[in-house]
Amino acid sequence: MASSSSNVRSALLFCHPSMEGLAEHIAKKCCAANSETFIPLVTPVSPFSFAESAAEQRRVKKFQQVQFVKTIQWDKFKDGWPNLFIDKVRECAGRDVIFLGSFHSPEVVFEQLSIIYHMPRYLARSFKFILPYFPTGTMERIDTEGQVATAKVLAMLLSAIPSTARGPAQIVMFDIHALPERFYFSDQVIPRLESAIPLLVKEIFNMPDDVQANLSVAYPDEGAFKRFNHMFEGFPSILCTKIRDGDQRIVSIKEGETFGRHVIIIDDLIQTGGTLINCAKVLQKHRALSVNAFVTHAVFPEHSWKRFTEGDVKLDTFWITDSIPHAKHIAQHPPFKLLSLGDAISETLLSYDLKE
Ligand SMILES: O=P(O)(O)OC[C@H]1O[C@H](OP(=O)(O)OP(=O)(O)O)[C@H](O)[C@@H]1O
Repeated sequence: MASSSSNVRSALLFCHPSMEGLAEHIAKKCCAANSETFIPLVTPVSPFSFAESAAEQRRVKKFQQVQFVKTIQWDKFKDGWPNLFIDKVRECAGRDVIFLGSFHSPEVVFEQLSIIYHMPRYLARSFKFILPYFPTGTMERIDTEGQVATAKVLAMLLSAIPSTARGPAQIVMFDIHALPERFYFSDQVIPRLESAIPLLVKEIFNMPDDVQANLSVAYPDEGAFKRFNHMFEGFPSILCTKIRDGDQRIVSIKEGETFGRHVIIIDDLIQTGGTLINCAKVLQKHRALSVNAFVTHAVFPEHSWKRFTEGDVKLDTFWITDSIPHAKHIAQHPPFKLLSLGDAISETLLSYDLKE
């Protein structure tokens, strides 16, 4: 017989200061679910599997609380190197410990590695590192001898997270650029690859029937098609090809109907915006009824998001997630709309707990 939540020790959720808003969201969501509640048993991967899993939801009793704690002091020495202190670190002993991080710039990586290498050593029962955006993801392959696959280097650094009493640390990442990157990690850790696509699917289900009936999903290149096409089975697809020529991205339609269709372009991430802008332009030229976009990771270096608010191309809606902290600010400007990963992460945490 399970004990009541009052005598179960909660999981501790720490975070990098840049992720505090998201951490609060996750803790609230997990606590709200911490009673008899419905949660999907399977992370949905397509509109249809989502519908199925929603139908298959069953009543489960939750015993796990997630407590958001802000006890890390993130100071710096005068030379710029981190001066870190985890207050009451002994409370990690015997607890499930979660750290929500963000590697949105190289300057914040070392301080977070220092924390996540330490936490398991303080006798955490289990350790999960939630890293929504795996930043070096597009530098994962070598075309020419001499290129450095920095995705591999970052995976090696993360693979050094120590194990806990319950086994290897888990690293939770969303929409990694290429699935083979999971094999860049050593067996010392368990990479868990999640997707933000179910958040978009929920949006689609809330659209008017006439829009849903005329909806097509466009992929700006073969990479996006391979990664996401199976998640949108049942929707007509438009496959584009992309040629990179220096700073130029030349996008053309390879197959699929555009005339009179409401189109959502899907990609894992956006940097300069060149891929998406050229894809949107070609769809508009081929008389799509409306053109929208979704990317999980709104990287947008050098304020390149302004290309979508100041006229390079006009999209109806551009959904982004908060995998990168500045997305919350960007989403205040139409056509951007934020789909927070908070719900997806809390569901992920709760379903892990069910399986443990
Ligand atoms: O906003 P941009 O500057 O255009 O960059 C974003 C694009 O870069 C990445 O793909 P990549 O070109 O590496 O191709 P791949 O998906 O085939 O690996 C990513 O998947 C986007 O499509």
